[in-house]
Parts: sequence; structure tokens; C-alpha cells
Amino acid sequence: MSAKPKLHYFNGRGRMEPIRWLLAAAGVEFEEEFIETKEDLEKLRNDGVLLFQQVPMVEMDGMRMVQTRAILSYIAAKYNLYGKDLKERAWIDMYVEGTTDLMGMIMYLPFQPADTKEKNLALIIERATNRYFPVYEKALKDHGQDYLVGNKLSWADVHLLEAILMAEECKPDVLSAFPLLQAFKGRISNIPTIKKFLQPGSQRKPPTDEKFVAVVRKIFNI
Ligand SMILES: N[C@@H](CCC(=O)N[C@@H](CS[C@H](CC=O)c1ccccc1)C(=O)NCC(=O)O)C(=O)O
Repeated sequence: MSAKPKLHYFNGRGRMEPIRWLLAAAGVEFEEEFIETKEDLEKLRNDGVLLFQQVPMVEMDGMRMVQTRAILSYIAAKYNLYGKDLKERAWIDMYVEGTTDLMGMIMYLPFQPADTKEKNLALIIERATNRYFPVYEKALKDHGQDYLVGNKLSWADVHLLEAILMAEECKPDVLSAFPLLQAFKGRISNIPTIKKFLQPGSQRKPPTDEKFVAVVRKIFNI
């Protein structure tokens, strides 16, 4: 039985949250080592365990993996969440890059100057409503299955659910024009491993708050 993956990051969502989601969806228990100070980060750097001096870093299968996408791809492939062939994997990659772009916009919002937040929030909602969610709504309609790719759960579904919930935190009725996405949200949220991760007390992190922003700012002098 291999050791549990150990996640090295701050005690907040940031770039690590999709990794927490994917491991949880795969039913993989993981440990977390929180970086709380500049010194914590410097220690990891001085220990030579951060390939590019950056986090997220995940200790897994004898590796100290860095680069979020590489970590996610490895987990998806290892736990059969990456399609049955090259074409399904390509579709999963396309869908994941779309939700990565949308979540990337949301992820940085709390770090932006107060006077630009309203404009950036409006842009997030505009992009979610007019660029990203229409694609997934149509994909579900055209595919006619419960999942985005093939007829089984993949990384793309887990990532889309995470993006839907983050977008709803920005605008609770953001799915009002997307009935298939509303049904998708209900279906995927009820998958036992995901349902467990959505319960209070799980390792899922809350929306990025000022406390997390302050920790990140202090560590990176930003
Ligand atoms: N390509 C890589 C990039 C990983 C990456 O940018 N890691 C950062 C911390 S996360 C960041 C903190 C503020 O910038 C944050 C925190 C919250 C929200 C968004 C980003 C880092 O280690 N910065 C130190 C440095 O670059 O010297 C990957 O996809 O994993």
C-alpha cells in the first residue's frame, strides 16, 4: 500500500485546490503540510525539493511533483480519469483548459486592487455566461450522456463542477440559463467520493478570504 500523497501549499485554495478535488474524487486520501511563513517556503527551497522553487508540490509515488498541470495529469491518468484513448484525452484536455482559464480569473480576483474588483468580477461573470458555460451546456446536449467525455467520470467533469461552484460563489444564479449544467451539477455532486468532499469538515478549502490573501502577500511580498 503506497504512502498517502502529501500536499505542500498554503492553507487555502490557490493553485492546489483542483489537486485536492481530483484526489478526493478518485477516493485517494491525502495529507497536507501547510506553508504558513516565508521561512516555511525557504526551508522547502533550501531542502532542494521544489524543482522551480515554487509550490504546489505533491509528494507522491516517490516523486516530489511540481507544476499544477503535470500533477493533475498524472493523477488523472493514474486513477483512470483521463479517457479511454487519445481523442477522449484531447477532449478532456480542452475542457480542462477552459475551466482552468475561468477558475484562473476567479482565483486572482481577491488579489486585485479594490478599485478593479468590480470590473473584474463583471468580466468573470460575462466570460462564464457567454464564453465558457455555453460550451459545456452544448457539450452535454450533443453528447447526450451523464458525463462530458465518453460515458464515465473524468477529470473534465470534476474540474467543471469545481468551476461551477466557484462561479456560483461569484454569482449565485450564474447557471440560470444552463439547465443541463444545473442537472450535471446535481449528478456529479452526488457521486459518493465527491459528495464526501463537499461535506463540511473535508479538506476542501473555503472561498479565498482576506486571511489567505494576507498570508500569500506576506510570503511573496506582493
Ligand atoms: N506553473 C506553476 C506556477 C506555480 C506558482 O506560481 N506558484 C506560486 C505560489 S501560488 C500563487 C502565490 C502568488 O503568486 C498563488 C496563490 C493564490 C492564487 C494564485 C496564485 C509560487 O510558488 N510563487 C513563488 C515564485 O514563483 O517564486 C504551477 O502551475 O504550479
